[in-house]
Amino acid sequence: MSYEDLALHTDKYQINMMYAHWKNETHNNIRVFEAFFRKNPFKSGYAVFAGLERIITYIERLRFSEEDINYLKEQEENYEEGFFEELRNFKFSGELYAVKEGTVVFQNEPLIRIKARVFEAQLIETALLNFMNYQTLIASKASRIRQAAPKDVLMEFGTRRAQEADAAIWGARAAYIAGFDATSNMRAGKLFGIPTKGTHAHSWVQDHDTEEESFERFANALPDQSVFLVDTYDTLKSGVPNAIKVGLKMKEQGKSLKGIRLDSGDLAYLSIQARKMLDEAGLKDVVIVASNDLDDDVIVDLKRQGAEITSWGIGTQLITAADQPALGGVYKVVAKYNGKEFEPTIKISGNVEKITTPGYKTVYRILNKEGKAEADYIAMVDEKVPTDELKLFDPVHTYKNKVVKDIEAVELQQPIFVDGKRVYELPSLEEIKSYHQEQLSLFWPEHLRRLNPQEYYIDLSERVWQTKMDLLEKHTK
Ligand SMILES: Nc1ncnc2c1ncn2[C@@H]1O[C@H](COP(=O)(O)OP(=O)(O)OP(=O)(O)O)[C@@H](O)[C@H]1O
Ligand SMILES: O=P(O)(O)OC[C@H]1O[C@H](OP(=O)(O)OP(=O)(O)O)[C@H](O)[C@@H]1O
Ligand SMILES: O=C(O)c1cccnc1
Ligand SMILES: [Mg+2]
Repeated sequence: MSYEDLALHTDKYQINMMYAHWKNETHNNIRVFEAFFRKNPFKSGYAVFAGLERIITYIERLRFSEEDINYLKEQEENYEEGFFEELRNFKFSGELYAVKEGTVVFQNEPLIRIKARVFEAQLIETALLNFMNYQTLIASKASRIRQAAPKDVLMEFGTRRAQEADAAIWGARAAYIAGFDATSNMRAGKLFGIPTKGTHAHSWVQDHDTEEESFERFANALPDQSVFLVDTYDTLKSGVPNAIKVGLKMKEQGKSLKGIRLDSGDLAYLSIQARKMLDEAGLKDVVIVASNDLDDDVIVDLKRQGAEITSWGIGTQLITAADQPALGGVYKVVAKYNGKEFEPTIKISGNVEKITTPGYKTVYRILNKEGKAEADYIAMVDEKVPTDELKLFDPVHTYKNKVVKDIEAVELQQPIFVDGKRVYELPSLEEIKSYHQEQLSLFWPEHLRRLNPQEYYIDLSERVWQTKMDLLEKHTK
């Protein structure tokens, strides 16, 4: 089985439902599903959408091999041959709309919409959520780290701690989209064109008789990448003085020491002292890099303490999203085609937050005259959004409302597949990264701040709201 052969990268219940639909001859029924998450991660006011590129390539390549089919045969003797024939001919033939990677997104708004034969829509749920949940989570975490250090260099160092190889590379990509500058993972660099950066480890220092010799030899080999790790023995008594000695020698030779890296101890104190020592030696351009279990909270605190660090290597906390290891994105059916029209469908739950919003819908970002985002607005696909005057109301406390005038309604979901054909051209990673920056500029800082952000409104059109109320009433009578 080749690595990218992902047809069976799905939960068994999807295959069971596919079979049961086929057996009941309902497998060609058209359904509309939506993917969304219910709570912004990390107590942030927003998330950064990522994962679409992987979803697109997954769907384009989605075929069942004979090996896959043989495996399924072994698993369940009730499966009939006609089902396997159906799988042999399988390819995605539906419609998929999604927000672009790098979009600033919010809880409870539809991010991906699939209209397809239920046979197809069920199969892809698991993989689609797998990609969206992880990559959106890491991009959102990276965005918090970027906020903690708005002007500094951010390097993703997580591979050794990542939950396996896919997480390392797709996480590196997600971090880059949301504002990181580089990754240490060379494969992510090669695959996605992310700039790569690296220093050296303690082992390099330990491999030489003296620390000074290790720095000197490293500088001779790689003068343009000379960042010396100074904490192997004693940062201020040995590491920094040795780095200065070698840095001055390099200067005489017309080369320049790029930086030093601190990887233990009190990073505030050590960086302040090291900065003084470097400056006094005339090495003002030498950058201080820090690493060691860093996180956005730690970075904010180090800055408060006056740390002289302008470059950060961040591994474990970012790549494992340690403070929230999963984004709870879900995939829910919202409409059924009855041969004539799409009938909205609802999932009721005792937990009010889990009640779905029914209907074949899309989502708009409502921009005011100044180009700032006022709210996101969920409407049925065939609704027109009035741009001269639009009434927005809180879907729970409907008496809370406001009228916005002369707005622009930007549809966030783009057509990606139509009738099974890709109609979306994949943007370059640089385009995604700069689109993300534009996205951030649409919002007032109140919604973006790391601590206790002001909630951004996700509103429903009157028609969507009424549809939800009608179905709620119908099913709870
Ligand atoms: N001045 C500081 N204020 C707040 N947090 C800091 C400060 N300096 C370092 N830290 C953070 O505190 C934690 C210290 O972790 P730990 O005690 O494991 O490291 P260490 O003993 O310094 O180094 P190591 O065990 O890697 O040799 C790290 O997450 C580090 O980033
Ligand atoms: O701390 P992270 O954010 O995950 O960043 C990556 C870490 O990986 C490296 O060393 P490693 O942790 O492997 O060894 P060390 O703890 O002995 O430095 C590096 O020195 C960082 O400390
Ligand atoms: O380049 C580095 O310093 C680096 C890379 C990965 C993990 N730790 C450190
Ligand atoms: Mg460490």
